[in-house]
Amino acid sequence: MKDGGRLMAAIEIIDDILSRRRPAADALKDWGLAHRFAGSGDRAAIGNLVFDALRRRLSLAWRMGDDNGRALVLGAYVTMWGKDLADLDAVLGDDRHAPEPLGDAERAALAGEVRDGAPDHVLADVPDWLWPEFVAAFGERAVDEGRALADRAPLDLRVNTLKADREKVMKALSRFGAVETPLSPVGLRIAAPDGPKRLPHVQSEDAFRKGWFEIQDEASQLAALLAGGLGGGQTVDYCAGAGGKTLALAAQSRNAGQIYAHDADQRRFGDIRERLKRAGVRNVQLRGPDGDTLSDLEGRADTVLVDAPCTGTGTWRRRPDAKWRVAPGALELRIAEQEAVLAEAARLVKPGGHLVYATCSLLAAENEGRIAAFLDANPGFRLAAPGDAWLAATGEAMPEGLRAAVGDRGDCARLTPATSGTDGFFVALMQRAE
Ligand SMILES: C[S@@+](CC[C@H](N)C(=O)[O-])C[C@H]1O[C@@H](n2cnc3c(N)ncnc32)[C@H](O)[C@@H]1O
Repeated sequence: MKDGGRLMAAIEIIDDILSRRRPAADALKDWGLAHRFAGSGDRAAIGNLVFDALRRRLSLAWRMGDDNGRALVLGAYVTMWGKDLADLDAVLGDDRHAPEPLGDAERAALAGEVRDGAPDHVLADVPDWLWPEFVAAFGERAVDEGRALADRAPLDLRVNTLKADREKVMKALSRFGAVETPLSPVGLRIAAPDGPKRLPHVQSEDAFRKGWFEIQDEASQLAALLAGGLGGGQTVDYCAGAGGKTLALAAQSRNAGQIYAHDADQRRFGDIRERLKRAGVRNVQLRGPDGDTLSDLEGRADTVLVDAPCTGTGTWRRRPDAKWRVAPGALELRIAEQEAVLAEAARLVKPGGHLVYATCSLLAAENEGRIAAFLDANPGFRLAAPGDAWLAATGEAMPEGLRAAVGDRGDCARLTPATSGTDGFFVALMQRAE
């Protein structure tokens, strides 16, 4: 396909997503099934156009004076893909599958800057109902944080130190330009490609099949390292899902001690067994309401990690359609779940043991707000300094970027795309009194 046909496809897919409030992945899949002739390069380019247009939906709509697929996709092509009006005219004129040529108003909008007077949430590409939460979390930096969340994310990998080291994996992935992550000592990063290019499918590499690495954002790696650094023989990953953190904790433990992977919904375990096997993990037991519960661990666990259900606002770089699908009301629901899960998990912590609370949200209501409420209701717990856990985990002082994420207050780590180059993530370590 030429770019004209790709633009047309992206426009149709965006209109489908917006009119039916569908997940982008579903709309892209349906398009792919109905257009089997499209090659993998076409699919990647169309997917990138769709996601880029959604990343900057509000600012593109403001610039173009319209919020439909055509406005968003043409806007993204010119402002995000390094194209100019001459390129676009050529593409639109060159192909009978291309969208209609530009009208005068479109041409003027594409040639100029974003129109004056755009509200901050539009400049930040954040839904208006969530904007007060962003301002509460970031104050004057709120627009910059929103903008960074609208960028493409790199692909981060965690080296599985049970089977490999960073040098070995970096060498195996050298043709993708993998480099060391700045904060995680076990991380590698492949930069986000631009325009139509896509990230490599690293799961089809031999090194992946041999269990040398997992895909995991650097912020999640840091959270697991901090939790693992708290030590002790019995660790519970209370909201384990498909085991991203469980695998990281197991690698750090070098298969010593016992790790319990638990989830309220055991379907969320997904392919966790296969992942554990591939990674060479031998010290994880799966627990949940359908089988063995954690009742034998009440008051006995050394460390309990709560990777809580949340709005996922910190992951919008990877799921730009999610930011327009998260509904008002979702925040209250997540907060109620977070309160419940913290209360359940806290019961497992032994005297002197630790409770770690983590979210991939940027909203203070899901982070500092939850910790403050929990500590109020549970005076037997207090915040613990991340620096000690990091030292125990890595043998080194926290790197500058992580110190900055912990900030002057020195209590919780707050990572964001704008300040840490990671997904948005929050981690609080708490210790139960002896
Ligand atoms: C953010 S996800 C976990 C991601 C996972 N830790 C990882 O690193 O891949 C949150 C998980 O919490 C689970 N969950 C929600 N409420 C829970 C509860 N009350 N008890 C245990 N798990 C719960 C959800 O089913 C979901 O799998």
